[in-house]
This record gives sequence, C-alpha cells and structure tokens, in this order.
Amino acid sequence: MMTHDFDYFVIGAGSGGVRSARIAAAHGARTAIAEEYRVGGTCVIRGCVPKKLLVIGAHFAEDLEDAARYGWTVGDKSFDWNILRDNVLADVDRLNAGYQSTLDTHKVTTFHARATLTGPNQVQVGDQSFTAQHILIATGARPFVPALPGAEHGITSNEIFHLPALPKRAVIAGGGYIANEFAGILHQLGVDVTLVVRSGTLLRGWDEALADRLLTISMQKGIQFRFNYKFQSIDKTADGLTIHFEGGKTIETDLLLWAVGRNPNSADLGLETVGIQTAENGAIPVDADSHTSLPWLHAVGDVTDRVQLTPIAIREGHALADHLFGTRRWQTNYEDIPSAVFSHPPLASVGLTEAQARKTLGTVKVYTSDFRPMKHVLAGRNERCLYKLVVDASTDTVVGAHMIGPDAPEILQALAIAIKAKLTKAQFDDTIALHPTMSEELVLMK
Ligand SMILES: Cc1cc2nc3c(=O)[nH]c(=O)nc-3n(C[C@H](O)[C@H](O)[C@H](O)COP(=O)(O)OP(=O)(O)OC[C@H]3O[C@@H](n4cnc5c(N)ncnc54)[C@H](O)[C@@H]3O)c2cc1C
Ligand SMILES: NC(=O)c1ccc[n+]([C@@H]2O[C@H](COP(=O)([O-])OP(=O)(O)OC[C@H]3O[C@@H](n4cnc5c(N)ncnc54)[C@H](O)[C@@H]3O)[C@@H](O)[C@H]2O)c1
Repeated sequence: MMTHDFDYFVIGAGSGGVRSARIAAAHGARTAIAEEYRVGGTCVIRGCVPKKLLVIGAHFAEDLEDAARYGWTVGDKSFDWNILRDNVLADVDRLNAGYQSTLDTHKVTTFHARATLTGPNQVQVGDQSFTAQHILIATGARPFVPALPGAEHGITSNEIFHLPALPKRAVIAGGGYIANEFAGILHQLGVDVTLVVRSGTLLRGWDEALADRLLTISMQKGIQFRFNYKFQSIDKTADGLTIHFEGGKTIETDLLLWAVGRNPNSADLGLETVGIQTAENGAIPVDADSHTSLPWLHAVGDVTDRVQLTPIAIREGHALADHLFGTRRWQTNYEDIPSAVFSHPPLASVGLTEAQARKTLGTVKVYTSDFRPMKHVLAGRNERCLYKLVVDASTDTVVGAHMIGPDAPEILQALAIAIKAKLTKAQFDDTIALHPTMSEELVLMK
C-alpha cells in the first residue's frame, strides 16, 4: 500500500474542518489542517460569535431605557463603538487561540496558508506539497456581491466587525438573516438604518406571520424599509454614497452593507484539476456521507451548500471523520433543524411552517399566542410576542414551532427536543405551566 504524508488533510479550519480534524486525530489518523485566514472560520472569527456579542451589546440601548420604569436612575447614557468593537474582537482572539490549542492538543499539524488540490491525493500548501489518503474540503462560503457598477463601495459582513467608526446612515441590501440581524444591531446603536429588499417579502421561507411581526416592530422602532427596490449602481460622493435603483429612485447613505447571500467558496481550489465539477453557484456535490465522486475527496459545510449553519457543518465533519477513521457510520439528519434570526426582537423556528404543513399534510391545526411580555408591559414598550404551534391534525403531532420575542432562540432550543421527539399537542397540554414565564404560553395554547 502506498504511504501518504498524512492520513487526512483538511482544507479550511472553520466549524466543519476543525471538528472533522479533531475527531479524525482522536481516532488515530495522522491529520493536518490548512487555514488561509484565521483558525475558527466564519462562525468564530466573523459570524455567529462576534455577531451575537454585538446583538447583546446593542440591546442595552433598550434595557437602559426600560430601567427607568423599574425605578432605576441611569446617568447620561453614551455609547462608544470602539470599546464594544475592541472587546468583541478581543474575545474573538481568545476563541481563536482556544481553537488552535484544541488542534495542537489533538496533534493536528496546522499550516497557516492557503491550500489547493494539485492532483489525486495531493495538496499544495504555500511552497510545500503533501499527499494524503483522504482530503476534506471545508472552505465555507463567501459573501455574494452583485456585479454592479460601484458595488465595491459597499462592504460585507466580513468588514462590518472592524468598522473604524459607526456611520450616521446605513443601507443594508437583503432581507435574510444577516440583513435583519445587522439592521437591529446598527439601529440600536444609533445608526439611521434602511433595509432594501429586492422582492416584497422579508425573511422568505420563515413563517409569514412572524416575518410580518418583525417588520411591524422594526418599523415601529424606526428602521426604514424599501421593498421591490432593484439595485442599479453605486456612486461615491463627497458626502458618502448615492445608490441608484431601477426606475430612477436613489438613496444617499454613508455605508452600504451587502447581505444578499453567501456562495460556496470553491473557486481556484484545483477542483477542475482532479475532475470535480461544481454547481453553478460553486457548491461541491456530495452524497449523504459527504463523499464526492472521488474516493479520496470529501466536502462538508457551507461549501456543499446544504444548510449554511454552524451546527450542521460540525455534524457533517464529525460524521465524516467517524466514518473514515472510526467504527461508527452515521449521517447528519436534516429534519427539524432549529434556527434563529438574532434580530431585535429575535425569531426562532423549528419544523414545518404553517404554509409548508398545509402543502404537505392533510389537515393542519394552528395554535397561536399573541401577547405582550410582562417586562414590556411595565416598561410601557408596545412590543408583542407571537408564538405559533403547527399540528398535524391526523396524528396530533406538533410538527412546527415558530416564535418571535425576547429570548425566543433560548426557548426554542429546548422546544426543538419536543418537536424532534414528535410529541403531541395533548402532551404539550399535559405539561404544567411554569409561571410566570413567556414560554408557559407553549403549554397553554387553546
Ligand atoms: C455574519 C454571519 C453570522 C452568522 N451567524 C450564524 C449563527 O448565528 N448561527 C449559525 O449556526 N450560523 C451562523 N452563520 C453561518 C456559519 O458561520 C457557517 O454556516 C459556518 O461557519 C460554516 O462552517 P464551514 O466549516 O463550512 O466554513 P467556515 O467556518 O467558513 O470555515 C471555512 C474556513 O476555510 C478557510 N479557507 C477557505 N479556503 C481555503 C483554502 N483554500 N485554504 C485554506 N483555508 C481556506 C476560510 O478562511 C475559513 O476559515 C453566520 C454567518 C455569517 C457570515
Ligand atoms: N442566525 C443565523 O443562524 C445566521 C446568521 C447569519 C447568516 N446565517 C447563514 O448564512 C447564510 C447567508 O446569510 P444572508 O443573510 O447573506 O443570506 P440569506 O439567504 O438569509 O438572505 C439573502 C437575502 O438577499 C436577497 N438577495 C439575494 N440576491 C440578491 C440580489 N442580487 N439583490 C438583492 N437582494 C438579493 C435574498 O432575497 C434574501 O433576502 C444564511 O442563509 C444562513 O444560512 C445564519
């Protein structure tokens, strides 16, 4: 048998790559990983983690306001972006070091350089070349920026965490996760935010009633929306940017954030050299075990464009390493994946939306609770929660849960266990309420 330099060579030290490398090494595989930017990948360095810290930081704007109704005298409030940004970036450094130390502890050889495929079982890293029995591509996705005149004057989520100063005005392009999360963050921090959506729908694919509720609350807070606006070009001016839209409309702004999706990061990896053809958007085709059509080449995470979420990349990477180097063969289950939009307030969802259930099931029952949380009542904040349970009427199984309101993602993670376990509405009803909480609504819906 031919001896390779490594048993496993992982390209990309993000969520999927790090987990896969660590598990493979724990199984005894001689493992290497290459990272061209920073170990930890999108989620840790410029995604979930710094984003969530900014969400928490931004929410103090409302908490400090509400504190007065609870009897607290808060002195003159002021906000310093440099402090928040630098503390968040310092935490990212801490996590980055933690990820590196995990790799080191597991004796994974790390190369801090870009890697490419140069032939079957072959990788080039900087000016070094290696062979490996198995190679994993876990290179993630990159922000999509439309090819429009002046598009380069906009920034993406990669740059937003490093802003030297907050702008006065910001336009955010897109109506999905990143657009709504950063609309909330920037607005709370005092930026005049306009969200520009090319269609008439916010958060396509989410339960419509929840998306509508986010729109209503966001508008109430002062975020502006422009629907059915199609970008044409962007001019840099003395005062900032002028954005031109089809039909002659324009918006003046200081900052433009492109949040219009992320494409698999597979360009210039050498895939064509080894005979792999990607989908039009760059996605690497894989089977349920994350194998490509070549026996030595595998891919997990965003680069495969299955579900662009960290826990999914982690599972895919873990299952693959177990399969290649361990004894257990298992596959990632894509049913009932919980997810959240960390907007202000956040949305969280698992299972079928009402529309999906009506399309795919026979009869469907929908239970809703539309209420003002007690914290908001005393604070005089007119912001209502909306909880929704979708039930397959033929079996009484709860097939979907959808929530918007404070702490919705925290509540939904536990609720996702009940949905995954296919509990019935009767079992929800049989559960004693924990009073007074917001989540007790979930067992009180009639
Ligand atoms: C702003 C933002 C917020 C997000 N928030 C959430 C959230 O709250 N919850 C959630 O679940 N998901 C969130 N996501 C999505 C999540 O970050 C991704 O789904 C996840 O990181 C995908 O993991 P991955 O391993 O596929 O790729 P990544 O984590 O992106 O890792 C890929 C790594 O490969 C490296 N790389 C690329 N090419 C090469 C090469 N040729 N050689 C060497 N290295 C290379 C990259 O530098 C990167 O470090 C967010 C994403 C963004 C952008
Ligand atoms: N909280 C989370 O879990 C979280 C947070 C951020 C990102 N993510 C992941 O990262 C992915 C990327 O996030 P995202 O917000 O960029 O994508 P998204 O798919 O959520 O939203 C993209 C938006 O851009 C619009 N769009 C697409 N092309 C456009 C164009 N040419 N012009 C104008 N609008 C256009 C779409 O209609 C949509 O509203 C998400 O799909 C998600 O999987 C997850």
